[in-house]
Amino acid sequence: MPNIIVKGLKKAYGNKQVLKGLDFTAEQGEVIAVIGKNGAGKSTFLETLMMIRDFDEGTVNLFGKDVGSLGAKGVRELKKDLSIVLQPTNFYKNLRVKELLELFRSYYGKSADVKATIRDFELQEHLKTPFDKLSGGWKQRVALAIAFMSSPKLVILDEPTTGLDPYMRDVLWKNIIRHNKEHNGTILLSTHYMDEVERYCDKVMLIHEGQSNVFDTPANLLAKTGHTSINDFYLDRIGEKEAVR
Ligand SMILES: Nc1ncnc2c1ncn2[C@@H]1O[C@H](COP(=O)(O)OP(=O)(O)OP(=O)(O)O)[C@@H](O)[C@H]1O
Repeated sequence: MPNIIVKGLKKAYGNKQVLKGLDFTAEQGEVIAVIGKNGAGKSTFLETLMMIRDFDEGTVNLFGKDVGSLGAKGVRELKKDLSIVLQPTNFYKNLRVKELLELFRSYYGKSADVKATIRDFELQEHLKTPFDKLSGGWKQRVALAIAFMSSPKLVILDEPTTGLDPYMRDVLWKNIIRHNKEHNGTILLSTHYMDEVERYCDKVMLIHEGQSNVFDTPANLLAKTGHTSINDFYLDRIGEKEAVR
């Protein structure tokens, strides 16, 4: 049974139809990139899966449960298997990193292991640093560490590496991949970095003009479409449709 099954998902803001019937499936163990232009609807889609955004039509099934027919209690239960990382710039800014980890451990319960998280994400050097004194890359690293600390079945990351230098992006990606291998969860993230999609992801979802196109692997996508890079594929897809408008 896939962890996520989405069928015919539609969402409008006022009279602006953003999602026009998306279909999507995610299996356990997969790392999936969601790509698309600014304003294509990536965050809207991810927020729907996070159960923090209502949708108009279609079905969203998470871990075998139909989100649309769950009550508040059911949603609360389902959220226990899910971790999300939004842009962490205003994240409990006066707390030190160690205090933040302890705080989240108290929410997550006994199974969350602060020591293992510090070790896995190599956080030792900044344990005493207040969150708002960290660099952007370190903020993302701490946010990821917190998201993974509860060993979630599904992790949803909205642009986790935006604005980071290539070294820090690589460090974060290695953490994401290693953790997911160990826990066999599903990771879904939006990104504008096509090199990351090619290098680290198992599957690609392109959202364009309210519709989705899902490719099973970046390598198969390139073989099928004949492009030499995901960047070329992306520019071609986005450009082609714009040219016929
Ligand atoms: N709460 C809202 N009310 C009205 N319009 C919204 C709302 N949230 C998003 N939108 C609009 O819906 C469209 C899709 O937005 P969304 O943030 O999902 O796109 P995105 O693909 O994540 O964009 P980006 O790459 O720029 O982050 C945009 O045109 C945006 O302006």
